[in-house]
Amino acid sequence: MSVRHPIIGVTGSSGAGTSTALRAFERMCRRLSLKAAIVEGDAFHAYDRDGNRKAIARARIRGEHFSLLGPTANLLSRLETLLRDFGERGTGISRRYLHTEIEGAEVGQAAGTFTPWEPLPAHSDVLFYEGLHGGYVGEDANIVQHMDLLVGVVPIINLEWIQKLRRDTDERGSAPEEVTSTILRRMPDYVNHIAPQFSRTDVNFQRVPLVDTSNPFVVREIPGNEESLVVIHFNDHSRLSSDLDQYEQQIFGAFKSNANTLVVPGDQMETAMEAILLPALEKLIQRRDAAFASLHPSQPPEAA
Ligand SMILES: Nc1ncnc2c1ncn2[C@@H]1O[C@H](COP(=O)(O)OP(=O)(O)OP(=O)(O)O)[C@@H](O)[C@H]1O
Ligand SMILES: O=C(CO)[C@H](O)[C@H](O)COP(=O)(O)O
Repeated sequence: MSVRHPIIGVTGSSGAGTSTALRAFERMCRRLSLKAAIVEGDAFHAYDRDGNRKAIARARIRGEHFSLLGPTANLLSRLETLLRDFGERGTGISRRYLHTEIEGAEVGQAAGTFTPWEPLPAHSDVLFYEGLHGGYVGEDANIVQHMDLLVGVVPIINLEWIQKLRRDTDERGSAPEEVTSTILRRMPDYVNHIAPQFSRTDVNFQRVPLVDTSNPFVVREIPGNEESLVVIHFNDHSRLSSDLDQYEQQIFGAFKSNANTLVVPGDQMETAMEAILLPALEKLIQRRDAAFASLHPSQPPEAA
C-alpha cells in the first residue's frame, strides 16, 4: 500500500470482465483528470503463446498440472517488484501481451508474443492492475498487500464461461472445444488460486443472469446487462464506504439483500461502480496530495 503512489487492482478470472471493468475506472480517471498507468496481468505470464503450449505439453508428459491461472505459469514475484517500485517511487517495468493479430500488427509483432519490457509512463497519479492475480498470496509472492483498493469481478460461473467462450472464439481465434478443454484444465488453479482472492478484495461485483445459462458450453449470445442483476458484496475488511443505505438512494432499483450486500439491476452496474469507487479514488488522491503538501508546503501536488 502506498500513500504517495496509490495502486488499484481489478482481479478476476479469464473472461470475467476485468478489462470491461477497467474501462469504467479509466472513465473515472478522465473525469478527475488523473493520469493512470495500466498494468495488464497477462504481461506477467511466464511464457508466450508458443512457450505456453510447450509447457502444457511437457507437463502432460510428466503427469504434472500446469495452467495459466496458477503461479508456475506467471512471474508473480516480478509483478510484486513492479508494484513495490511503483508504490515507493512511482516507477516500474512492465510489458504487454499481444492477444490478437490486430494488437500485434499495431506494434509489428505476431499475436501471442510480448512487447519488450519498458518503464511505466512517468508521473502517473495511480497504477491500475487488471488481471488474474490482484489478490494473490502465495509462497512466491504477496500481491494483495500492495493494493490500496482491490475490486473483484466475478460473474456467476456459467456466465463467466459463456463470456470466455464467446470472447475467445470471436476475438482470439480459438475453437469452442479448445476453450472448453482450457476451462477444464485450469479448474484446479481456479479453485486454489483464483477463488480465494475474492475473500481478500474490498468489494466484489458478481453479475447474475436472469436468463437460462444451463449449458454454457454452446457458443451463444452473452446475456446482456438488461438481462442480469449485479450482486455487490463488501467484505468485512473493506476500505470502501459500506453505507448501503446511501447507495440504495443513489442507484435506481438497488436493494440490500443482507447487511453487506447490495443488488442492482444489470444496467446500473456502471452507475454503481461510479457511486462506490469514484469517491474512493478521490480519497486516495486527496490523501496523496495531503501527504505531499505536508512534506513540501510550497509546491503543487503534481510535482509529486
Ligand atoms: N457486463 C457485460 N455485459 C455483456 N458482456 C460482457 C460484460 N462484461 C464482459 N462482457 C464480455 O465478456 C467477455 C470477456 O470480458 P473481458 O474481455 O473484459 O474479460 P477479462 O476478464 O478481461 O478476460 P481476460 O483476463 O481473459 O482478458 C468480452 O467479450 C466482454 O465483452
Ligand atoms: O485470458 C487469458 C488469461 O487471462 C488468456 O488465456 C491468456 O492471456 C493467454 O492468452 P491466449 O490464449 O490468447 O494466448
